[in-house]
Amino acid sequence: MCGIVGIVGKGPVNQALFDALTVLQHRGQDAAGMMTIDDGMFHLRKANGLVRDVFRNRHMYRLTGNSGIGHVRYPTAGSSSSAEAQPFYVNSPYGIAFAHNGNLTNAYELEEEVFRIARRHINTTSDSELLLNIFAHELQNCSGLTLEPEEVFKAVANVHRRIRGAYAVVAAIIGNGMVAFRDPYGIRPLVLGKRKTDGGDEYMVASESVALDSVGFELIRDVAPGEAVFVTENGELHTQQCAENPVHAPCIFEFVYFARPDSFIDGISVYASRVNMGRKLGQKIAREWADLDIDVVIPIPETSMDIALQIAQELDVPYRQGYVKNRYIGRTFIMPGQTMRRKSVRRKLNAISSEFKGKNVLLVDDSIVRGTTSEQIIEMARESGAKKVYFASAAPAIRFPNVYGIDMPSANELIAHGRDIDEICELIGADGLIYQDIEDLATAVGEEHPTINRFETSVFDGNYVTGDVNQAYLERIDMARSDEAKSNSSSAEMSNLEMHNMDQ
Ligand SMILES: O=P(O)(O)OC[C@H]1O[C@H](OP(=O)(O)OP(=O)(O)O)[C@H](O)[C@@H]1O
Ligand SMILES: NC(=O)CC[C@H](N)C(=O)O
Ligand SMILES: [Mg+2]
Repeated sequence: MCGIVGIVGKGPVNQALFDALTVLQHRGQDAAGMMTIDDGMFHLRKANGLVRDVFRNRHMYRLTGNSGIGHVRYPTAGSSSSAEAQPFYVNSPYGIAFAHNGNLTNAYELEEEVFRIARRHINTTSDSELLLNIFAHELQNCSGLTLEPEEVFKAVANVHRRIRGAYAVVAAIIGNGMVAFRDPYGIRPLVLGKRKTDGGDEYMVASESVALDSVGFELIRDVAPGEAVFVTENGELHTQQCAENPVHAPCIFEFVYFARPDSFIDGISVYASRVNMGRKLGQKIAREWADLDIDVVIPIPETSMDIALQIAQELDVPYRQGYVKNRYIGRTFIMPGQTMRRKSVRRKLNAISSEFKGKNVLLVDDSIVRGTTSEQIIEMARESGAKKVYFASAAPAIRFPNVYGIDMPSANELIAHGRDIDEICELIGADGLIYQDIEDLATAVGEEHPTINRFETSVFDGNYVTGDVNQAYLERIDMARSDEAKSNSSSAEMSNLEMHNMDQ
């Protein structure tokens, strides 16, 4: 998952982009970047690292201009080299800066096509650089120096025809303005906001509404699946549906784990959906584990806290904070490599033993992916003197790889792949394990919105909403992106040439 943001303002945008990227940090911790436009020139700063480390004062001074875009990266295609940090840039046509959240599912075919048809060179292994070049190639057909809204929308419509997968995109085009669009299934989120100033209206797009809140923009609405937004340099807003058959099926894992609870995605409060998940799962626990004597419900910070509180209420047992989170350690699931993920769990979470001693505890997490967290956290509960340790997951068992921008490329790395619940329970060392049912998860999220009745749920049921994902493709990404493959290719990444970047 990555975070994207773009602003067409009436005054300098560097601070607002920085602030927005900071609140989107939970979507990507590997790299950050910003590109602003001032007087017909782009200014770029991007590097591996957290937002606060990538942008120093000296960079901020040079990121001048009233419009710009930004990105935080969690690599899910290509490599984690700084050369693949975003935004990307192409000089023709016009000069385009580009940031992308999601993953293309036909990148392998596009690589060849981009060179053969468009005569364009891609200097990285990033699917986002490919997508930028396809967008640029489509814009190449526009006739004038100034883009007309219809021309922009036609280019986006052609991009939709050529690419498949998940994409929420923002692009800044020199001399023209900002373009943002979302794939025809709306898999990845994108919101549109506005701020009134004395000089006129300013527009902003971002992955999550929390980014708008943080810089004083008002949420107008979500960008619809397949829709494109074009804000001209002067701040005129144009929007149009550019997909032939848009189907709204947002990624349900955004609600389970990725998004911040204070965000609204597709009109749904992430917080409310998590409370609903807690209610549904609490009811299931009450039904199926009626004979268990649970003394206390303990969340695994941070994402599961709202869910666990609701489960405690449903079960009418105390909710206690049994683990303290070190606020200086980031999210462990989106860290690269299993060694780093494993080490970070104990650095990140520590037990308050009095909450466990002599008790039957119910630990609650939002999801179990590789089982890294649950296994260690259960061990800690036992070391702290728990009598029995039960475990509840607010998401169903994750048994299939993700191809849309969550780094779960390899089925074999998923603890639930090919295993039944008893086997998983034994592996993580729990006395009992219960998962949310998929229908209940869909209801928990869907009941917050009257018209969305479909979600992208492939990690649970293997149904890939874009319809183009087959076993051969899954094997290919497994070979390319499993933890093992990534560790073998890390030396090759070192030689990746970094281009178009501001000095340190
Ligand atoms: O089974 P695993 O492979 O361990 O993955 C699942 C865990 O990872 C996430 O936590 P994370 O530490 O990333 O972030 P959080 O603080 O937002 O909960 C998620 O909330 C689960 O706790
Ligand atoms: N998680 C994402 O959205 C990543 C975007 C893009 N596929 C990359 O790897 O850079
Ligand atoms: Mg967690």
